[in-house]
Amino acid sequence: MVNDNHRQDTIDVYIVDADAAQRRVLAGLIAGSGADRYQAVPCATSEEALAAGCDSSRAIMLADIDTIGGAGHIAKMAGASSRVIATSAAGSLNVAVAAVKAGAFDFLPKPIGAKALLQGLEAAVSSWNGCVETTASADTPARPSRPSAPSTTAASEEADFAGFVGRSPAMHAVYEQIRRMAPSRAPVFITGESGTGKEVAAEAIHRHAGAGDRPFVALNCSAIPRELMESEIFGHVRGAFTGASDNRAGAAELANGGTLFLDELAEMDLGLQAKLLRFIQTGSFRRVGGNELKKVDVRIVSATNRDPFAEVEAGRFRADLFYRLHVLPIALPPLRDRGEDILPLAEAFLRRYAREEGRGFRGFDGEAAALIRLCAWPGNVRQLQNVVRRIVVLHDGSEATAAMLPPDLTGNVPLAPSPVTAGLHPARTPDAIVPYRDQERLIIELALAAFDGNIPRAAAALEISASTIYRKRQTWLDRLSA
Ligand SMILES: Nc1ncnc2c1ncn2[C@@H]1O[C@H](COP(=O)(O)OP(=O)(O)OP(=O)(O)O)[C@@H](O)[C@H]1O
Repeated sequence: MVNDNHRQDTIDVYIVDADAAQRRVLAGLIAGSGADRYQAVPCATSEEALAAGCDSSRAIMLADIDTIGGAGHIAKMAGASSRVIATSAAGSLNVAVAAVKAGAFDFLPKPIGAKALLQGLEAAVSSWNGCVETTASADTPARPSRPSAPSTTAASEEADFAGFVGRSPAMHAVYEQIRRMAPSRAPVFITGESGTGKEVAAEAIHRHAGAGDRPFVALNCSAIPRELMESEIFGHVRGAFTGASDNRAGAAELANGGTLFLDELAEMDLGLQAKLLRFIQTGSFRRVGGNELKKVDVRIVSATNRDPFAEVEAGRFRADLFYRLHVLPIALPPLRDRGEDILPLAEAFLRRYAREEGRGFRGFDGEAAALIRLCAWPGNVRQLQNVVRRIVVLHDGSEATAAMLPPDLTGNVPLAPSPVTAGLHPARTPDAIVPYRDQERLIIELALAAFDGNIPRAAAALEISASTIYRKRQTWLDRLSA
């Protein structure tokens, strides 16, 4: 084994590349890097590298993806604590993401420069050393920007899974992903529209990792002014800037041993994204204005409600940071795509807030339930939660009724398109006659469309009562679900 004859701190760097010229160049870069702890071990094939001990502990492998047979072979090349830095001449984001997903510690596009190579090797070494507690005291502890625990999730005692209410197949798939991803230390990247439960998911990962008693620190990168963000993440020392009257630990330090949740990450300043990348690669950072290098061990969970690929494309989200974080992706579906969860969520919120506010609500009446189910909920679970809270605060009774729903909501309930609304025209032959109830629905829907969904105004124009429209809608809904 190559390791046997080395000084204890010599690190073997296995260059696995079918191209002899590449092997020579990379070995030359390592030899000329000035960092004499690295020892190049050129190998033309995976088999040669494995026979030489590339999977032994504290070994680093620079593995050309084509030479090893594709990203799918990375895991088999890596030992429990060796590090694989994947390389490829196809330096596209997709290749990089696939490599990191498959277990690569890092990805370097070819041609590889001396600086990038050395940084990659140093990051790999730091990752071995990075799992130590910070030695400095937290001094004045920073307050996480959002409370870490207990969860603010609705009716957690009624939850179907770790704070989530919802039994739709889409959410079951999410629960399964969380269960599988939680035990790993790899970064999780959560996408989903605003209010879909990304923070609930981040907390669920934390809890399922068995880290419930360790810190969960959430940082909303869009809510903190740009100039304060670095200090929020890394902390600061006294006098670092005007107003820094104390030493203060940042979120990274507070999360040591637990989970750091970076919400709305794509909105972070590009300069700070570079610092964050370094922190994620090495586990180490300096407080703003400080010299001391601190090391922490945190699980990173990030989230964005934007399309991260589009953000990368537009240059607002650093590609290298993205593929470092986008290792275990979870996509939370919008509420409109999991219709069967809407009412159970609304009912859970109703019971919870009724308890909190001392009201007698036990459920929704038929009309209210139908309207709630039909709404598109563009603000997702958060919007639903707010609507129910408003009902409970402003009203009382045993059943919440349609009249208690905010007018802007009832006015904008988009009905599922009726099969008869398209292409309906006056019947002139017996075959073309459309059932009366369908014609009635068309008349009401057209009136609603004319008044932008305002039910009282549509009802007034049709000279019927608003409750007739509500009742009709319930009938259509019942027919849809029959
Ligand atoms: N499935 C769910 N069950 C119960 N409560 C939920 C569920 N999804 C979200 N919530 C609640 O809805 C609110 C919004 O959720 P959360 O903050 O996790 O959304 P988000 O996707 O992170 O939103 P944003 O992108 O705006 O930060 C929270 O109060 C959360 O507890």
